[in-house]
Amino acid sequence: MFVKVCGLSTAESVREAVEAGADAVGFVLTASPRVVSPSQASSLLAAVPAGVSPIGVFRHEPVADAVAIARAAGLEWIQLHGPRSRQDVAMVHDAGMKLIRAVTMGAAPEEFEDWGEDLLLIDAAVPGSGEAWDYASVAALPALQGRHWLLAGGLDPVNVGGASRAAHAWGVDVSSGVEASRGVKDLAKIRAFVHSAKGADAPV
Ligand SMILES: O=C(O)c1ccccc1N[C@@H]1O[C@H](COP(=O)(O)O)[C@@H](O)[C@H]1O
Repeated sequence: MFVKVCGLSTAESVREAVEAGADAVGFVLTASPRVVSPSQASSLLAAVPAGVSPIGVFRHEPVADAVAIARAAGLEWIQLHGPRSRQDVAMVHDAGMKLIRAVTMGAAPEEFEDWGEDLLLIDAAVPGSGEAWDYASVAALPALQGRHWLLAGGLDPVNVGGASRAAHAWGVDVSSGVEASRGVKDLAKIRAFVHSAKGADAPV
């Protein structure tokens, strides 16, 4: 199970996610209680070892702006929420970056198709809201079969195993569910989440 922990803003929280076994860490570079500046994100990269992917998260920014901000922060991966096009995917790749394309669980069927992104992410209606949804509703979508895609929205250390199994997800992403209060990460919850998610692959 691929695990991304998002909305990290301190070196301690990055280290906790990495030591727990996270595969990716997310830095929010758009309006959010978890926002960090490009220079803060750049500083946090010192706590990210090779083999863990640091990802810059954006919502409504045009692709060119997201690419420029991520580049300024020293990031090679960006995660784009909001309405996007196949041309946007090509622009990210033309810029030499990798892309997580986020769609909401109620998106039109064509948005779940493979547009060439490196990973698809399926999220609740409002990203970063902590809102759970019917994870099983996407399990049988033909466009997802055999794909590498991440489940997000309302996940936490307790529900991540059942949610990922219900959705047949390849990986998971979390922010609110590992916080003590909005925007403030809880180190014990980060560790518990990563361990629960990784354990969700094991036979029961
Ligand atoms: O976390 C945010 O504040 C955020 C803001 C704008 C776009 C994406 C954001 N985070 C993404 O939202 C989900 C996590 O949701 P939840 O809080 O766990 O329910 C995940 O994909 C984050 O990368």
